[in-house]
Amino acid sequence: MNVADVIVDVPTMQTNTPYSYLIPDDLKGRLETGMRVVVPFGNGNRKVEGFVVGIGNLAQDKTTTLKSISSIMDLSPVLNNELIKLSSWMANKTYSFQISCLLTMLPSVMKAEYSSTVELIGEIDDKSLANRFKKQQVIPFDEDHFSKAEMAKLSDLKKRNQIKMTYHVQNKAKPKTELAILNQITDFAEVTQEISKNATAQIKLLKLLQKFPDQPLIQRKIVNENAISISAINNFVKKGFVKKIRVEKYRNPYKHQIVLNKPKKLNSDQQIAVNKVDRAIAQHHDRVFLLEGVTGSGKTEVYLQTIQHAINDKRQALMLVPEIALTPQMVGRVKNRFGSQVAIIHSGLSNGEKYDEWRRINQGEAQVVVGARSAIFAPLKNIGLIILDEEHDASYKQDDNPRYHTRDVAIWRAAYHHCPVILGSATPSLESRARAEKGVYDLILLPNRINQQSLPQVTIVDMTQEIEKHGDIFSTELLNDLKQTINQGNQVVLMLNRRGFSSFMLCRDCGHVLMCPNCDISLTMHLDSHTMKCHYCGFEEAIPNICPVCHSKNIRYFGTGTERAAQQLEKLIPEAKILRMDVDTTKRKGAHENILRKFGNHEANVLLGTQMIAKGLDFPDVTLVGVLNADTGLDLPNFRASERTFDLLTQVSGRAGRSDKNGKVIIQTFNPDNYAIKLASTQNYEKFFQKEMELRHLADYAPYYFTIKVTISSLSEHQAAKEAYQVSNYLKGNLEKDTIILGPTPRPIARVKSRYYYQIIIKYKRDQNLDQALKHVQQVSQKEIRKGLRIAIDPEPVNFM
Ligand SMILES: Nc1ncnc2c1ncn2[C@@H]1O[C@H](COP(=O)(O)OP(=O)(O)OP(=O)(O)O)[C@@H](O)[C@H]1O
Ligand SMILES: [Zn+2]
Ligand SMILES: [Zn+2]
Repeated sequence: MNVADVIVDVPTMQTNTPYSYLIPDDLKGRLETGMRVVVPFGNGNRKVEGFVVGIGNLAQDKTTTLKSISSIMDLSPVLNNELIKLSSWMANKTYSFQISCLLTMLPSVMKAEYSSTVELIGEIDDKSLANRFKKQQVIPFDEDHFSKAEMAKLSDLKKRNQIKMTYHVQNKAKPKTELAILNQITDFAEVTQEISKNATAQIKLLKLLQKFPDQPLIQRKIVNENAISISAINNFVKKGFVKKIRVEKYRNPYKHQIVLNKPKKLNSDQQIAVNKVDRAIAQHHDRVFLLEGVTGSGKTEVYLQTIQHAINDKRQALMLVPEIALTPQMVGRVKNRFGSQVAIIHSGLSNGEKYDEWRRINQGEAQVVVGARSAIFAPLKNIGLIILDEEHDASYKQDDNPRYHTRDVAIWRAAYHHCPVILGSATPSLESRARAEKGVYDLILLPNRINQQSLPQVTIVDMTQEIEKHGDIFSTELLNDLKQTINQGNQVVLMLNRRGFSSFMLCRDCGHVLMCPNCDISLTMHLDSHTMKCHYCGFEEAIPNICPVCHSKNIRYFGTGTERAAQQLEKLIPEAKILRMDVDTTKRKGAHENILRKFGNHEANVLLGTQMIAKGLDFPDVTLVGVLNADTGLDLPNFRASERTFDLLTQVSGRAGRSDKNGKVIIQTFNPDNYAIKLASTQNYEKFFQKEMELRHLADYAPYYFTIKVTISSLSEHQAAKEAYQVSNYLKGNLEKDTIILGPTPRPIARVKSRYYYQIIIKYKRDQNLDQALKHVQQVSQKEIRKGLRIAIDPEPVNFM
């Protein structure tokens, strides 16, 4: 065991072939696959990070030219064999580099620039090491502080759990702390004598201390909740009754919510679904189930009960949910069932919290993991069930390197662990549904809502007839229903669809539209900051009063933001109490949760938001759902535009009438005859599926064809175009005749952050040459990076902008 295979991180010279490095004597027997190491690279012997993906033997004469590993970055592996295998499969499948796959699997705290420290947690024999830790309890783990021999010893100690290693992120904020007091009184009777009967605050404080003599009490809480003054506290400090200390603030954002909740008695459709999945769990069968259940049919309960079976079987469960559906409500439902066995990974957590959760999972302390896309890489070691809720959701596809689809990774991991997968949705992706049709997946239906509640009644309002009557946002019908619903004490969910080019500043005299100087996209107005912003590059400028081209004052904003909609609604219906939910109001940590809690408590009767509110919400008193503009997604240059619109409208409609009250939905549109809108209004997924499949067949799109997008970009438009033609000529010359190659064409948004983008679309059914040709393009792309060219290969793209 003298040689390690290492995948190195060299951005401009990537390759999927590992480099061999000699294992220095002090690391022999200690180095393990899955650890990160520092190795010299290239002629200058620059130090780079790498992952050990294999350890083996080479004959002496073969190793003379090899360089040695410089040092280790971890004392135990950070990736197990499964994840290393997965990274290699993923790199191959997504035409990316294995290093980017490996890095994607780790929490960002381990990706960022970081340092690590070691600390002794046991007695050790080694005197000199022990002495060093006596002088300095926590020591940075690097070559400046330890010799190689010492580092090797530390790695042995780590195996025997005598060392604690901690990773630190540079510039990371320190854990938050706050003031608390700690009781110092031993004889309460004596102290009670001492205090004057009139000092009520002091008496209160004393009673509080007597009740909790051994735990720190948060000063802020004492003051706010017990109405005890700071001066009373300070008085106690002076007398030595209490001591002030600082305590760490709560790290677990959901802890306080746990109220254990028992499994519900299943209805017969749910029972059938659970039985099928259970059998696969018990038989260790890597079957893929497509759970197609209308909104409010109780899919979540099916997930929870099958997860329970995996746990009973001494295995673990992984549940994926789209980021915006990962609401506190959803998290609460899982936590309330499985308590502290659950780990949550989502973007609302701080890097530190994410790292904590990852570590808990890695150490086998979590049996259930719930999270958005990246949670698919959770280092669970014995998976018994994987669930993808809302499996059709576009956020499951990563738009950046490595461009993987979570569904594919889920199915790969399930095959590895011999366990089933549930793909759940009210509106499955056409790809998944077509696979179920063919018998590749097992289709399970939940055709009815819980309690035989009917699906909400949907009305389509033709906005071409309505415009300018009440401003331009609310139709008469929606306004009437809004008033009625509010007066009945029920609640309303209003969705403003923000997809597409729906808003811009336009000069009515010369037609000038205010554009971003760096991107080919119009600027959007933000009232909170009084600026025009670019959503692609962050450019920002003051809202203009006159047209920058013709200096006319006739410059006006077109389009609707949630702010403007809320303002108009307040004017039209003064009794509407509105909560707004969009990117602006949910930026702050916990804001999302706050808005939903207030809505749940009836502190407002209208929840007005963007697509964010379409998924996963389960509020019993919502009886009306309004879609203010159903159209904005329809005309996007994307063959999935109708599917997305259908999904979104079906999902949001499903928020109405979920408990024992009937629901109603109003969809406002300028395209009342569009088939996606019409079929969504009857929630007729089956019919939509057939119709859309016909259209895809005619146009040679998924699921009949596979699609690959190749994007070429550069700061120079000429260079991007030239390279795009070269790539497309190469592909045309090397791919099979049946394969369709579209382009190159400038991307719909041709310029972003000053880079020009060209794209080529490849459509194919089977092409033996494809893999090799694209691998060639991938290698070329590495050479061109130095010239400022970038080539991205995106299999099954979801975004064409
Ligand atoms: N067997 C059952 N008995 C009683 N109530 C149930 C049962 N199963 C689910 N419910 C309740 O019915 C409501 C709807 O269920 P759930 O949210 O799981 O549906 P869903 O199919 O996931 O919906 P959506 O796709 O719209 O998010 C929830 O409030 C849930 O607690
Ligand atoms: Zn003008
Ligand atoms: Zn921009």
